[in-house]
Amino acid sequence: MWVFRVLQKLPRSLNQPQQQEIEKLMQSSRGSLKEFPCIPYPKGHVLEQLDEQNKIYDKIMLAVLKQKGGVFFLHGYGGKGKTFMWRTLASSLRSNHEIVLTVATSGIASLLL
Ligand SMILES: Nc1ncnc2c1ncn2[C@@H]1O[C@H](COP(=O)(O)OP(=O)(O)OP(=O)(O)O)[C@@H](O)[C@H]1O
Repeated sequence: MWVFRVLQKLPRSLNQPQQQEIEKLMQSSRGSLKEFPCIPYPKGHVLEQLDEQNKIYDKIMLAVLKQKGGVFFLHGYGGKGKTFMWRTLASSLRSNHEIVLTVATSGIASLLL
């Protein structure tokens, strides 16, 4: 695989921002540096994603619980956690006895929610 050959040639002394950037590129094509033990995995990458998800969660929950309403559009590369976010929000609200109706533009997409 050409990606593996390229990664093996990279210096082991990549700095954090370089590792983060490579991880983002890898994730955009459903890969991850985790598959390549020869390259250090960027520290804090998962925490950064969790922090971002926490902010989204708080923002949407606040709008719902304060009955402010709103339209929210989550976008990001594949595997970034968009579906996870919607499912988490729906579960959280349902556990508080709220009614959540999920709709999607296709039957296949609706199965994911
Ligand atoms: N905070 C999290 N904690 C644990 N697992 C998570 C978290 N966020 C995402 N994941 C996991 O990461 C994987 C990818 O997430 P998800 O399917 O939500 O991405 P997506 O952005 O909807 O991808 P796609 O655009 O390809 O549909 C899933 O297995 C999901 O369970």
